[in-house]
Order: sequence, then C-alpha cells, then structure tokens
Amino acid sequence: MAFDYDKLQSAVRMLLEAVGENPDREGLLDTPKRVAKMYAEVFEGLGKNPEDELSAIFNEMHEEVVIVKDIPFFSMCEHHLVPFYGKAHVAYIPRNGQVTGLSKLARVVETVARQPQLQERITSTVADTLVNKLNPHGVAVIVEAEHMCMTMRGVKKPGASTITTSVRGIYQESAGARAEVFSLMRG
Ligand SMILES: Nc1nc2c(ncn2[C@@H]2O[C@H](COP(=O)(O)OP(=O)(O)OP(=O)(O)O)[C@@H](O)[C@H]2O)c(=O)[nH]1
Ligand SMILES: [Zn+2]
Repeated sequence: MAFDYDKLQSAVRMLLEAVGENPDREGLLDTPKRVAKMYAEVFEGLGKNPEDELSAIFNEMHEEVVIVKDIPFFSMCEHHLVPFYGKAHVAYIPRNGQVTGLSKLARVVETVARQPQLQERITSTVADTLVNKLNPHGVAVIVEAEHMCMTMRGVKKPGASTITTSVRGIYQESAGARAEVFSLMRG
C-alpha cells in the first residue's frame, strides 16, 4: 500500500490549526512529518493479506493442539483513532501435516492489528486466516484488550478490559474441546 505522506502531513497541519495550535511554532515544525511516519507504521497492515504471513508450512504430522499465547499487539480503534492494545492467544489443531511456523501466528496478529480496527474483527479475521490457509481441524482465538477510547476520554474507565473469542471447526462443535482449549489458552 502506498501511503500519501504529503496528504498526511497537510492533514496533521490542518488538525493542529483546527484545534487552535500554531503549526509554525518551533516545537510543532516537524510534527506533521513525524505523525505521517507514525501512521504509516501503525497502519502498515493495510492492503496486506494476512494469509501471506503463513508462508512457512511444514509437513509435520501433529494433529493435536498448538497454542501461542500472550502475543502482544497494538491496534487503533476505527471509531476514535486512538490505540487499543493487549494480548492475543491463538490455538489450532493442524490437519494433514499442515503445521505453520509459530512466529507466523504472531505475524498474522500483527498484520491484522495494524489497521483501523475493531477488536471483534481482529479476533475473527485471525481465526478465518488460519482456516483459509491451513484447513485445520479447529481454531480458537482469544483477544484481551484495553481501549484508550474508554480510558482517556468518553466513559473514562481505566482498567476495564474487553475479551473477545472466535472459534472454528471442532471448537465450534464441541463444548468440551472448547472448554479445554480455553483453559489452556488463559491458564
Ligand atoms: N464493539 C466495539 N466497539 C468499540 C471498539 N472500540 C471502540 N468501540 C466503541 O465504539 C463506540 C462508538 O460509540 P459512539 O456513540 O458512536 O461514539 P462516542 O460518542 O465517542 O461514544 P463514547 O465512547 O461512549 O463516548 C463506543 O461505545 C466505543 O466504546 C471495538 O473494538 N469494538
Ligand atoms: Zn474507540
């Protein structure tokens, strides 16, 4: 995705003017440039297909659960463009030896989080990415996050955390399997 740095910089300049700041005062002179760079970084997942992150697939006959938990992530709430951040836990049961690299699960989370987002959509997109690419027996994703739009503004409830889950395959069908994986993921 090609970011329009010039447009971003003039938008930031306009924003500063609109709140009554003087964008030409010394401390703010480089701010439009810095903020443009920052947006390019925090939105670098835009235009990427998270399935491309699951490039390493090993033919390993392990048809039991694999869990990577406590994957830290930072995202930007699409309603207020302020951060929400926390941890994602990703579990899947490979099928037919379709085992991916552990770091690739964290890369999927990273790509999906680095765009204007909702926590629910991060959770379901990570689950669907694994389903589409690996065709596993089951997938479970838990995301726990704190939303700055609920802490520094608005309802102002610091410490409130939001938990979302997405399950696919066997974890959708079997309450027992789901309870087991959730306890491993959150334990
Ligand atoms: N479901 C969901 N809601 C979110 C997420 N991030 C922020 N929100 C909510 O989006 C809602 C937007 O509500 P609005 O009433 O349109 O906006 P607002 O007046 O700024 O709302 P307040 O935050 O209550 O002040 C708020 O309730 C936010 O808490 C998210 O990831 N998922
Ligand atoms: Zn918000």
